Amino acid sequence: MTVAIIRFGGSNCDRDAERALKHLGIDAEIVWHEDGLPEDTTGIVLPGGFSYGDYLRAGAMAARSPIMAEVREAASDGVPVLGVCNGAQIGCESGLTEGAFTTNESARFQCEHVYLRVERDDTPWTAAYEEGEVIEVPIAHGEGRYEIRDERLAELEAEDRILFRYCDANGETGPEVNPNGSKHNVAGVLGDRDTVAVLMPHPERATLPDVGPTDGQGVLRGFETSIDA
Ligand SMILES: NC(=O)CC[C@H](N)C(=O)O
Repeated sequence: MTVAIIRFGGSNCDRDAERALKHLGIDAEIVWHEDGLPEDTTGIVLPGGFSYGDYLRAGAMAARSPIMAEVREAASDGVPVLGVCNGAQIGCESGLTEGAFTTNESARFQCEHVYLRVERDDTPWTAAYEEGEVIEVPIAHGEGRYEIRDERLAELEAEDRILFRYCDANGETGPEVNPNGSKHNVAGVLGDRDTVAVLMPHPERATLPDVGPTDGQGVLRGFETSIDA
């Protein structure tokens, strides 16, 4: 079982993801996007960074790399796919997930720790938590404000496809605990299947005990789920 971490020009969290996954005993390898998906791929990470300098829109160019057609096909076969930060932007730009991550309300790059409320505990990415649990993970982005048409957001909410929301330490959400102005405090969403998820915060940076909180480990443990799930 090998998780492919796809490196685009300008990815910069690929090695963080590799180290975090290996720390959890999950086999992972960095794959240059032009090389295509390896045969034995059992999971895919779209890592954070600034692919193609965030020109045009963050994630827009990486989403058009030919490997993304392979990623979409693997995702529809049930291979778990996790997009983190720039990877979340690439996920939305490539149609793996709905909505868009756009310029923070502050119009600034924000690098801080945030609290997230786990909205579901029955997905591979959140099975390690309880529904309503609050976890602490870092954010580091300039374009993390989740945006989507109100009607479509209502549908996604009705379909239970919101995975994480920004909240305070007690799990309360609202505008005062919304670091980037995301609609309804959305920090992470699911794709068509629960095996596809994107989120702006960085679980891979909250995994190694030597560098701070380890609340992100549970998200990465989603790759331990069988692809038949
Ligand atoms: N850490 C990241 O992946 C950065 C994401 C993105 N390039 C942004 O600033 O919004």
